[in-house]
Amino acid sequence: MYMTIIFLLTCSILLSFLFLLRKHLSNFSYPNLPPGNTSFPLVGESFSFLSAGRQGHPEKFITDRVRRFSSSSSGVFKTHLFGSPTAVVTGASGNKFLFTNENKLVVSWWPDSVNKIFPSSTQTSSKEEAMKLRMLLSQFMKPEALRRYASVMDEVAQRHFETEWANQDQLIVFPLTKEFTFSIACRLFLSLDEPGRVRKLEERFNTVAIGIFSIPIDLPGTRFNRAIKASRLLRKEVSAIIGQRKEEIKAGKASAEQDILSHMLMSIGETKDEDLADKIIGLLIGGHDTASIVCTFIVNYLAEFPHVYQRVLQEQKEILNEKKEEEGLKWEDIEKMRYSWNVACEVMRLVPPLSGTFREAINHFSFEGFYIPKGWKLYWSDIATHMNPDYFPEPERFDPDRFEGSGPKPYTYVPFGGGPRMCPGREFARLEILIFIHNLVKRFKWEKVFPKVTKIVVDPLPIPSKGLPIRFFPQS
Ligand code: HEM
Repeated sequence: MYMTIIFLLTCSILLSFLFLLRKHLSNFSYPNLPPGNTSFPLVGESFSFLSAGRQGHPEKFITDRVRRFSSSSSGVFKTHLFGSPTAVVTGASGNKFLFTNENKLVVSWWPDSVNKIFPSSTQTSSKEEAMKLRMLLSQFMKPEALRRYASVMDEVAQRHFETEWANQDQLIVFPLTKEFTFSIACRLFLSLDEPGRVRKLEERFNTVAIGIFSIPIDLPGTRFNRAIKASRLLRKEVSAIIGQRKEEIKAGKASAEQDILSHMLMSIGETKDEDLADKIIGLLIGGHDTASIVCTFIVNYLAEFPHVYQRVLQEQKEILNEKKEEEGLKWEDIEKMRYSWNVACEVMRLVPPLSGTFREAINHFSFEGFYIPKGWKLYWSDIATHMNPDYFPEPERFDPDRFEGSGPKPYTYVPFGGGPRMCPGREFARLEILIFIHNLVKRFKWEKVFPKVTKIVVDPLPIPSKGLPIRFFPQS
């Protein structure tokens, strides 16, 4: 009896493996595919891809293979990532090809882990849903709206630095920049301002964010499992906020300009609270994690390069000197922060918050003479482009002056992506990053506790090892 069970079990494992192997090989049976590795069924090269990021060099996964398989420093190669056959396209020509063929040859695609954590993202990644969301966001990100946010963000920044940074001589930067950008997002997206409630929400968000790009194994104790559980609680909490806001709108106690949530509720028509909650959660994650990474690495590079810090300080002091005491920042001040923005751009070149994203081929097509089958995934990488010496000589060197004058060539500098899916929150991000820099340098000087070059772990977003501890001193 036992022998029969063991025999049947072995047969079914073998058959499943053979089935997977056949499917895997058939994915790669087309003629004239790009060169590259296909590796094992299911996992493919996912572990090498993730491990390059965890070692702090996500671009190495790409540059090593381009060197091996391609005759030029930009090129295309095939691989197998997160369960799908994938073509990785690199360089300015690859970026241009994908960004200009959105919805014609390719559409946005997210790995299974994202769809399992946010079930409604299978709809939100569709062309129509993405367009709807972009339309809503474009209203919220209009120049006149951004003008209003400048003073709100400045108010949040002043409170943040007074309560979290002042009166200490040492702290860890990364959790604090997250708290700063999350407070701004809660205030402007949901009108949520109560510190205790914001902090509780942030904890759940962090658990979800860590699991989003993990290997999708739903077993107790895995990051993925924790993220699914946290996302359910989060959906409940955000749905409750939505329910309460609906009541306020009915009673005439909320306006469309108040925040993103009211704006969405008043313009989107009938939608399930849970779907809307997923959209808001997605925005809160995308809208605060990315900017907090930029703020963190600005602190890091300003500590490493005192002459850059001095130029930033000088620019910000000139703005301060034109102000009356206690007068906050205005939009016009932001426009004067040219050098500070060059610093932020150079930080995003070296440490882009999203190292790259995926597309799916909706048709068969050819790229650089190679065949890309319908259904294959495509991956573009900003970090690999930013580290290409053809576009940025001595790419490892930190030099904000690269952004002087007309700046980098088209499609070579792409921290916000490009084409129809280009980040709609980029101006919002610019505003909060510059307001962060202003409030930081006008108050403090600082040095790193570990002065060596900071090790970066990309998992899935880049974070400094140990969270970047610094010692700091009040500005004289
Ligand atoms: C420094 C900060 C930021 C960076 C580096 C960044 C980067 C990106 C990138 C690279 C994409 C394109 C993904 C793709 O092509 O597949 C993207 C999309 C997106 N970003 Fe951002 N982002 C930032 C801040 C924000 C903020 C503050 C918001 C919201 C207020 C936001 C909302 C979005 C949304 C909704 C999309 C999806 C657009 C679509 O699919 O059509 N981002 N972001």
